[in-house]
Amino acid sequence: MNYKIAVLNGDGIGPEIVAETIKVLDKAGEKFGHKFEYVQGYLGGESIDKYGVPLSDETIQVCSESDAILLGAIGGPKWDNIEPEKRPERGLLAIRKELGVYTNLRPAILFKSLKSASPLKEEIIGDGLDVMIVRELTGGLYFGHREYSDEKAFDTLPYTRAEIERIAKKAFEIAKLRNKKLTSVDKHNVLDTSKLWRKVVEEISKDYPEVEVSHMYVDNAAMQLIANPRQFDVILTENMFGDILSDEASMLTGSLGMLPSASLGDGKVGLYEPSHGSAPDIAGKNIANPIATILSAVMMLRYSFNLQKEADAIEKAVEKVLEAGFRTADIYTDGMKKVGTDEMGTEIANRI
Ligand SMILES: NC(=O)C1=CN([C@@H]2O[C@H](COP(=O)(O)OP(=O)(O)OC[C@H]3O[C@@H](n4cnc5c(N)ncnc54)[C@H](O)[C@@H]3O)[C@@H](O)[C@H]2O)C=CC1
Ligand SMILES: CC(C)CC(=O)C(=O)O
Ligand SMILES: [Mg+2]
Repeated sequence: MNYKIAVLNGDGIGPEIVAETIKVLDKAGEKFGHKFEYVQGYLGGESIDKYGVPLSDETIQVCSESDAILLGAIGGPKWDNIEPEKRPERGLLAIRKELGVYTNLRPAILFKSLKSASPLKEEIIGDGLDVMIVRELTGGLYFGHREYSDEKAFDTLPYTRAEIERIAKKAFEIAKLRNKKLTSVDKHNVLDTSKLWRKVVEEISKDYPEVEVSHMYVDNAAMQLIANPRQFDVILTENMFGDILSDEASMLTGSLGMLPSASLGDGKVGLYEPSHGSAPDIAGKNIANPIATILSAVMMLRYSFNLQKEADAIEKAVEKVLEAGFRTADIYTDGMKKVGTDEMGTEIANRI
C-alpha cells in the first residue's frame, strides 16, 4: 500500500530526529512492501522564517491532504522574543486545534534493558512500567481567553461538558483494553473546571463498570508517579496537567527522549510527535535520542494505518538495539556503547 505522510521537521533537533525516523520507516516499508511518500510542510520557527507565521495555510493543506503527520518539535531561542501570537508554540497549538486532535496518548513504557537508566530505585520501578497518559489536547489553559498588559495578565482554563465527555470516553475505552484501571487527575479541591471534570468522568464511568476509576489531585499524582508509579494503568487528565505529568513520567522510562505521542481526533488525520521539545541545547550535535520520534511513528503505523506487524517489527528493533547496549547520551550508563542520533537510527533500521 501507499501512504502519504506530511513531514514537519520543525526546529532544533527536529530535523535530526525526523531524518532517523524516516530511515526506519523506509526500512519497514521496504521489508513489508509498503511505500511511504513524504510531503514537506513547515511548522514553528522554520515556518516563521519561511512564511512569517508559525503555521501557514499551505502547511494546513499539506497536512489535511495526507494520511498522517510526522512532526519533530518546534521552538527555540531565536523566536523567543517575538510577539506571543507569532511564537512557534502558537503554531503547534493551532495545528492541534485545526486538526481537532483532542486525544493525546503518551505511553510511558520502560524497556527492560533501560532499567538502569531510570533514576528510580530498582525496587520501585520493578520489572517494568507501562502507563498510558491520556491528555486532553485542544482545550483548557492553552486555549482559553487570555490578556496581557505590563500591569496585569491572566489566562483562563475553560472546559465544556462535551470536551470532557469525549476525552473521558476515549480514556475508558483504552483502559478497557488494558488493565482496566483509570486514574483521573484534577485539582477538584480548588478549580471549578476540575469540579466539572470529576463530575463528568464519574458519569461516563457508569458506562464502563469493568473499569476501576479513581480520582487524584494533580500535586499528589506528581508525587505518586515517583513514589509508586506501578499503581497507574491509564491516567486521564486535562491539557496542562498532562503536559507536565508526561514529562515527569518520561524520566521513569530513562529519558524524555524515550516518550512518544499520538494526537488523535475524530477526523482522518493523526499527528505523531515525540513528547519532548526542540532541545536547542543539543541541536545540531548529533546527540539527540531519536527513539521517542521513532516510537511515535510506530503509533502512526498502529493507529492511522493499522499496520500492526510493521509496528511490532520496529518496536522489536528498538528493543534489540537497546538490548545490544547501544545508547544515546541521555540514556547512557557505564559499559554501554555510546552512539549518535544517526547511528541509533541506523542500528534500529538494520534490525527490522
Ligand atoms: N512539542 C513541541 O514541539 C514542544 C516544544 N517545546 C519547545 O522546545 C524548546 C525547548 O524547550 P525545553 O523546555 O528546553 O524542553 P525540551 O523538551 O526541548 O528539552 C528539555 C531537556 O530535555 C532534553 N531533551 C529533549 N529531547 C531530547 C532528546 N530527544 N534526546 C536527548 N535529550 C533530549 C534537552 O536537551 C533538554 O535538556 C522551547 O522553545 C519550547 O517551547 C517544548 C515542549 C514541546
Ligand atoms: C510547547 C507546548 C505548546 C506544548 C508542549 O509542551 C507539549 O505538548 O508537550
Ligand atoms: Mg510538553
